[in-house]
Amino acid sequence: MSGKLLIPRVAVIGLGLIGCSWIKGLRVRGCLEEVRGYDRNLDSMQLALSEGLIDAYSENIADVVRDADLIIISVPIMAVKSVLEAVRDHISETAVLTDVGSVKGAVASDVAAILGANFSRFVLGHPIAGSEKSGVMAANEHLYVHHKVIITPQDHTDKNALALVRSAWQAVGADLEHMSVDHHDEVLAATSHLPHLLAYSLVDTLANSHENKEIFNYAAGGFRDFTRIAASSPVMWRDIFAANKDHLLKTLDLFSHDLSSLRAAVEQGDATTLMGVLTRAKAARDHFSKILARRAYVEPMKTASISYIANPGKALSGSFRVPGDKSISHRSIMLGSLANGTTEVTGFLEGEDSLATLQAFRDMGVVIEGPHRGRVTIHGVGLHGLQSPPNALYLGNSGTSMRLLAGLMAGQSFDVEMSGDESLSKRPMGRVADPLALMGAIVDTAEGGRPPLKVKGGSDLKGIHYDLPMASAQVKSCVLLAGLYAEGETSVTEPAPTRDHTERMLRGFGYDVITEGNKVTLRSGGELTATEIDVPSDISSAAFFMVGASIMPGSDITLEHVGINPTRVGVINILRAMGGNIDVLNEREVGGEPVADIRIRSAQLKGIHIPEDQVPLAIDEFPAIFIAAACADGETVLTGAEELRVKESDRIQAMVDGLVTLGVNAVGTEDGAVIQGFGSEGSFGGGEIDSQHDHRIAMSFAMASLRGSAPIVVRDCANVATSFPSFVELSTTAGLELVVEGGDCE
Ligand SMILES: O=C(O)C1=C[C@@H](OP(=O)(O)O)[C@@H](O)[C@H](O)C1
Ligand SMILES: C=C(OP(=O)(O)O)C(=O)O
Repeated sequence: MSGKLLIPRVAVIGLGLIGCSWIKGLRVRGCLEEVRGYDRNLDSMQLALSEGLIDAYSENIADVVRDADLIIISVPIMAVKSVLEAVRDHISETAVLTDVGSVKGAVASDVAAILGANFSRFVLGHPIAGSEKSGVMAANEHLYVHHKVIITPQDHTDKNALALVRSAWQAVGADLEHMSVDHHDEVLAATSHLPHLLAYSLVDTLANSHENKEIFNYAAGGFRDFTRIAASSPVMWRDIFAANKDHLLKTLDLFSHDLSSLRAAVEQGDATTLMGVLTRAKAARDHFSKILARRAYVEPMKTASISYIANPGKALSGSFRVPGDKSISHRSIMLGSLANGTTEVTGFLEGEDSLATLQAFRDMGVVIEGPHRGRVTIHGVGLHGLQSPPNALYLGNSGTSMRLLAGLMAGQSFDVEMSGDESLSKRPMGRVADPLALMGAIVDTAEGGRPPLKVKGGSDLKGIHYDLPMASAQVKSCVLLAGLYAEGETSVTEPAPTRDHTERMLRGFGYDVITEGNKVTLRSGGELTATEIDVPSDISSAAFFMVGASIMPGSDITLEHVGINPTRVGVINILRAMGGNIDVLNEREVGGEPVADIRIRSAQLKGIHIPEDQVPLAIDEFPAIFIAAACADGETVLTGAEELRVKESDRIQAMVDGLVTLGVNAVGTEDGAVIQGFGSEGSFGGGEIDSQHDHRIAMSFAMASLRGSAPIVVRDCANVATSFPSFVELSTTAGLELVVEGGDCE
């Protein structure tokens, strides 16, 4: 909107909550010159006048709409037609009309019938801000602030008319969205019309039962919460149900079908089906609550601007535990789901990536309780017990989920499609589709081997031997997991050791896996037996603090219960080679994975040529290691790390660009980078970093602020929630000066 909105003359037909709140909002903000009102009810018109909502009214609707620039029709759906008939011959040539009804198809038909099929100045709208309150006195000028208003423009809708209505909604703080008429009605049938129908129906059933007194006397939160909307206007809802009959019946039939299944489960004491419904529903409702609180990692986060403002910090101190290992958390859900029996997981990472895996298995019929404080209970269905999911599996930002699942899905009897967010949709999947094709699977990718992936069910897989063309634990795991379903033996050799959590965990579930040098082999035909899994803290999350404590003089921290699987300890080896002061204490083994407490004290680091054999062992830690290199004396050279270019972002480019912004001399090479450290006397300059929506880039530059000379602003940090949801809380407790701007990044 350019300039302040001022509409000379507005007519409002129907003086209820919705119309009056819009008018009041526009009035309070000085957007209206003159408002005339009409209502069937004289009292309402008089009240609106005395409240100053309208300047004049008339019992003759023609007088109200004559010469109006904008006519707001805010009457029950079934009354729209008679209003249009009454105003048709009295509106000006330029008047714009709009409505606020909950069903758009019915209003669109009325407009076409009365004003003509090509009438272009009627803009169909629907504010999603209803309330069981009603009438002039309930008018609230803030009702639409941050509330969605759906506009359903048609092909013939006039652009200027649309712009005026949009401006009038934006002026009262609404968030506008466009939809087609039919799509709107389908969505609203499910999200609004069906819940209202059910609320009315439940109250009616209970009120008619002979024990109704008891019910109302003892109705606790459940009855009250579920039925609040049954106090809404019966006329309005009668009209809505009639106007959206077809869509409502469709969604009601679906609901009735599921309700009958639930009834049968209760009758038959089928606890598994009941738990399936209840845990899935709880997960969906929890996710919805997070969306409401703007805390969920959902697609709109692509544009949500959550930034870290990181000021120079203090020496790090304390003894604490970072969240659970992401790689192990993914695998605990996968193998727990495919096991016979119930697997108990503790220390599970409640980050968006591992939750995406968890949701995928729920979608395939596995009953999973939790997570609650890292505890998850998985009711395994056996290797052949998964069910076809109702929709494509959505895997968010998580490469591990998609690549490991590709292997498992190849062995199922049903087709599966897997999709992800913008970042995942750019990552290479040919690396898993190729070996799976060799095993006899049919895996389609989008152009260039990118997601979405479509895996055909019912293929007879054959065991193969596969020479991994790159050091990738995800590809290795994909082939091994497909091998569980393939005839005979499946083996892989890797060019360099990569994380072996899949092999270790399969053994933990009682499955035979043979590792000989760089070759891993398994045979199909075995079974997984449920077990207990204690997920260690993620060394990849710990790495940010290892670097932070190393570069910030005076730091001394201990990170507890960190996984130190030999295939993951590259970051310790590299920092030690640079002169880092790191002690690995209290080494022990937990459920087949080695863990330790790690003490890090600050030390002046020196630049090194990072040994290439350490690259796969520290593959996710390079963004943090780049920060360490910038603080070191002399030059650090990284080679053999081209895989960094196909992670959540091109991590070589993203880190080099960020370092250069902060005044560091760094250049990217095809397979690595060369970084000139500024040494003990130097520091990072201030500046604005584009994290490329990559969690590890965001957290690395947050750590850099410890040695900053001015604030570092890191943009687009929402994705930190994929691997380290408590990062801000833990790092500020340890000594970082970090403020989150534009949302809650936790
Ligand atoms: O198997 C795993 O859990 C992972 C393997 C690595 O990916 P690549 O296999 O692509 O190297 C790593 O970067 C990723 O964060 C997790
Ligand atoms: C590369 C990563 O994860 P993924 O491949 O699972 O997206 C990571 O967490 O750094």
